[in-house]
Amino acid sequence: MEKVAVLGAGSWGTALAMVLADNGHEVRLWSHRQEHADEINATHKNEKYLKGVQIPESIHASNDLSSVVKGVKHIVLVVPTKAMREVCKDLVNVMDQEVILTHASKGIEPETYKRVSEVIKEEIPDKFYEDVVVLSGPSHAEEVSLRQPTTVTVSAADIKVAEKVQDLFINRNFRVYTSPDLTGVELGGALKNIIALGAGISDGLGYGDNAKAALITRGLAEIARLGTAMGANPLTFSGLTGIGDLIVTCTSSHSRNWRAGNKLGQGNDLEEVLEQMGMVVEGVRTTKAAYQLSKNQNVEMPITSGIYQILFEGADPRDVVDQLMTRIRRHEMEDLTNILDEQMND
Ligand SMILES: NC(=O)C1=CN([C@@H]2O[C@H](COP(=O)(O)OP(=O)(O)OC[C@H]3O[C@@H](n4cnc5c(N)ncnc54)[C@H](O)[C@@H]3O)[C@@H](O)[C@H]2O)C=CC1
Ligand SMILES: O=C(CO)COP(=O)(O)O
Repeated sequence: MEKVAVLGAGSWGTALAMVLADNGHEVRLWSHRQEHADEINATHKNEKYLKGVQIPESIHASNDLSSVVKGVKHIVLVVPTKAMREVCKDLVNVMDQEVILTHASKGIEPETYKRVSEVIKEEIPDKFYEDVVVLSGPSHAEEVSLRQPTTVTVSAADIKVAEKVQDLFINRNFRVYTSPDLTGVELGGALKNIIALGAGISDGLGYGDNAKAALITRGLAEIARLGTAMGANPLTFSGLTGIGDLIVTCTSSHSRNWRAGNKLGQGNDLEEVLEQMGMVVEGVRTTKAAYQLSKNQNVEMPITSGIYQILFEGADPRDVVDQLMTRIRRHEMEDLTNILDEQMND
């Protein structure tokens, strides 16, 4: 059994800590707020982020980063993407041993267009880690914390290290696969949040299942297009971290991205929606990053571009839908067949 530090005591950090505790590991859960750590230790609940869930008493929460990471073999980073750099900077100051660093966050930094593993590697010298691993896939914290069947994928540059993380997390409720495609796994998890915002907007406008299916499949096409241009394997997007996570996020009211989109579709203002949510809505900042990346990479992403216009340029969602529906007519598989042709000719 291992000593594991989970950094980030929101819904996902807490649910992952529970999986690890179920597997018999010694789990320390770090919250950046002292009163939050105290509440978890006193009540064995985390009511704001995981309502009604009983947290195993073996999980110890703390606000002291230094004591949380002391002597651990694994550190699991689960803070919102916008806090990742800052948390890594603090982490470097208290690390004195080599660990395996896993992150389970789903975003892209809008200022740098970096994936989360790239942010971590920039901030933490490599003498402190065996490798950086990502854990991603269709996994609502609410269901994981109820021990309902869930499947995820872990990926790292060194697949042997990914396998160690697979061993750490896997159990009969939480099945963990491995993948060698770090870029594809991270991009799938981050970019699906944009499409989930779109699915929420569509539902908020009163559109039906046909519109949602269109968003999921055409969303997948543009995610695969950008991902492949950035070096991912196109096949990764047909797996758990691609279509799998698109389905779970676009079709569920557990999703904060779907819920935020739904309120936007009903005519609410973005700032108000985010304030009422009180939880992270990664898709908003990732839309900014992906919109710019699509321009830099010269990749067409009409849905992302439409969501960008709604979020940041005040566009009316109905006009954006109209714009998407009246685009120049295309062959459905045009982009992917072009990419595959190019790869075969390389
Ligand atoms: N909730 C879910 O079902 C899943 C979430 N994720 C990803 O996990 C990441 C974390 O999300 P959740 O736990 O769901 O968010 P959450 O909104 O439930 O909780 C966020 C946590 O981060 C803390 N936090 C906020 N700012 C911070 C800072 N500057 N420094 C340190 N901690 C800070 C908050 O206090 C809170 O404990 C996101 O990237 C999300 O996309 C991935 C899979 C599933
Ligand atoms: O990533 C998730 C499920 O796989 C959770 O999505 P939300 O952040 O939209 O709640």
